Amino acid sequence: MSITPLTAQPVATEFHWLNYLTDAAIVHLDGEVFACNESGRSFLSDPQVKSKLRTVSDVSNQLFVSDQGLPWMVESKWLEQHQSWLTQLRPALEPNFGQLLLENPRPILVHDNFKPLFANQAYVDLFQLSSIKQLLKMDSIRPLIGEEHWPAALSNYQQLMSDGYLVSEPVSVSWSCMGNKLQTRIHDFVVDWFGRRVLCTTIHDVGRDQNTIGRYRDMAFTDPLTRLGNRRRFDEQGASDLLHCLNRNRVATVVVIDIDRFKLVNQQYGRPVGDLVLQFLAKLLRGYAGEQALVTRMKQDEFALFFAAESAQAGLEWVNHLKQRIDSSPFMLPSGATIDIELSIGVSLWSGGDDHLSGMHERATQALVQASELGGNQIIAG
Ligand SMILES: Nc1nc2c(ncn2[C@@H]2O[C@H](COP(=O)(O)OP(=O)(O)OP(=O)(O)O)[C@@H](O)[C@H]2O)c(=O)[nH]1
Repeated sequence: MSITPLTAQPVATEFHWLNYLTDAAIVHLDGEVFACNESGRSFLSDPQVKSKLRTVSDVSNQLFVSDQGLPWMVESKWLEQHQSWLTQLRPALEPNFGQLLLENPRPILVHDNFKPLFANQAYVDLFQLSSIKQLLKMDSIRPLIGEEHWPAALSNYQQLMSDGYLVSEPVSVSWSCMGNKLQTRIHDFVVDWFGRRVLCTTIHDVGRDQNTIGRYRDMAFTDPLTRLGNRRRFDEQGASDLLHCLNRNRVATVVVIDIDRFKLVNQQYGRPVGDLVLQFLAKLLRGYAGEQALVTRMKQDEFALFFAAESAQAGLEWVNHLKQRIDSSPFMLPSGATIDIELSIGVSLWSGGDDHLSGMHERATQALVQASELGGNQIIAG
């Protein structure tokens, strides 16, 4: 393959890299072509390509139909160092391209004055239509847009069509359609669709992305076995709860709990039963704490709670009652036999000054170790 210099200017020799591009490639400015690769050369006899090159004034991505009737994707980018445009053409009907559009995860619609001409499955799914065929039968997508958004959509359409091929404007809209609310970002651009100037709309379903992020965030902060928050939740939410608590002049209290001889439960009854015991205790803790305390599983058989007490004494009483509740709630095996859950508990109260959550957690853990070393089944306040 060789480069075809189209002017006598030496600049053409700088474009040897065009040979490495698999698409047809043309370098040009204001309709003047500097160079192209072998496959790009065949396009230059097509008057449509020439007129298209003259309209390039921004990064573009459009479809056009050549004089042989074949659709092509056109992409242009500004080459800073050469002060010229590089336009690449890729056959839109190359194997799998149509499939690619159809299966693109982002909803795509092509419409002529709101009469749908093409849509992919993602578009149909977004609007909960039964099929692409059903959509293409519609005279107008106006019902999908919704009456409150119709004036904006119409004026956007008119502006795009009058501003030419290369206008592309992201619009953030909240759609209400088929009874469900959609938070979407819309990207409209004009395309040449089999000889017609029409609009192509791609939709970014922002709401779905936010849901996904929310789901991952929940997973990152949740212990999968007990569904309690994990250590990350304790550190993050505990720190903000602590601030809130201090602002209200309450006594910040951290409680660290460890099941005594939990290893034996696993050994004696098997690990699945150990799991059930952890879930059982998690449920008891959550049930007792209600909205009053943050309850988390920190690791293994260790749990941590944070809450705001009216006073130091009230805080300690709250922990005492919690232990009594658990002492009187043995875990019951399917056989009817029971396992008594004994707990070692360490408590720390905010000590004033520059005390902080990790310091409180550290002191509560030391108190817990002490409780455990003294034989367990007791509360020590550090
Ligand atoms: N079933 C179950 N066991 C776990 C899980 N995570 C950790 N463990 C077990 O929990 C035990 C925790 O160890 P320790 O706290 O040292 O055991 P312990 O018998 O409670 O010791 P003391 O606290 O000193 O009474 C280990 O045997 C771990 O294998 C879990 O998700 N499920």
